[in-house]
Amino acid sequence: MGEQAAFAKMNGLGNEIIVADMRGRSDHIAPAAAIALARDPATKFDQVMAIHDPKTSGTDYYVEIINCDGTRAQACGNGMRCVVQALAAETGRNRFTFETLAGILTAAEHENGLISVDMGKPRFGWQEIPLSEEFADTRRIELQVGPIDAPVLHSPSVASMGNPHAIFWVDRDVWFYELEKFGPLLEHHPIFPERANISIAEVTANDALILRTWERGVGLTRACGSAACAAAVSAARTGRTGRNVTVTVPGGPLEIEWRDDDHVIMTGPAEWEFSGTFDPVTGAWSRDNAAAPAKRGVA
Ligand SMILES: N[C@H](CCC[C@H](N)C(=O)O)C(=O)O
Repeated sequence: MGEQAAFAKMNGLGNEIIVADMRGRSDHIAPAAAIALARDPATKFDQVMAIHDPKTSGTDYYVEIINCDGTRAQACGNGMRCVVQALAAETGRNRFTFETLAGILTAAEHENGLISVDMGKPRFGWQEIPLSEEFADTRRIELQVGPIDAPVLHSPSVASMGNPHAIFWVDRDVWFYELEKFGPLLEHHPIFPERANISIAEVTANDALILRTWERGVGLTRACGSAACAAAVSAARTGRTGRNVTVTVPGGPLEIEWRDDDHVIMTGPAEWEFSGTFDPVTGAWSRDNAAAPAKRGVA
């Protein structure tokens, strides 16, 4: 049994998030605890965002990201927005600097309640994705789904936001494709030695696209923030859109700006659902009666 830790069940456009307060502790959430929480319908999550004391001077917190299968991830855009909203309500601050496996990132909550996260610079080199074989041009790699002579999907763009993404471009409704069928096959394809998040994107305007994602370590989710970033920068670098794109995921819209300094800024909402305490060793948890924390504006 471990000493109880506070948590908040939240979501970012329907991406199910648990924000866990691990500050002031030397322990970490055990994979078994994460898997137990993921199995409970009430606390079922896509990612746990564990807030730890800072590791690096100049940062406020270290954030550990755990997928519902217990694997660690380098980036989680929707989860970071939930972390910002929770910390802003607790501290009254509206700007934060975090460290994650993907590096240092900054974030801010706006007066209207929306949250912007600087997701850092995208990586496009085949070894940075990573891919298991060399591709000189990662704007489209040789990978396809379905019959050789009539592939259902082919030639994805690949990019990393600290975590690996493959974006398949389609010219029709993204719901036409059986992502639940071939998402797992592609996630585990040998070309992705660290697996990958698999998305289907339909570009609808020079500043808009629609996205569905099968997430690495999770499966289908209603939103994937880092995939929205990866899709927006891939759309821009393949000439499909400009550098400011509204990415509409099943849970709603995210605004993505690929700045001239190469940083990718993602802006969107976060939503608190309930809070409680849990055991980081076993995953046993209990709900408390806390009310929704005051948050700025109306997103
Ligand atoms: N499943 C992802 C991590 C979470 C990504 C997503 N929830 C987001 O909002 O970016 C991975 O293993 O790379």
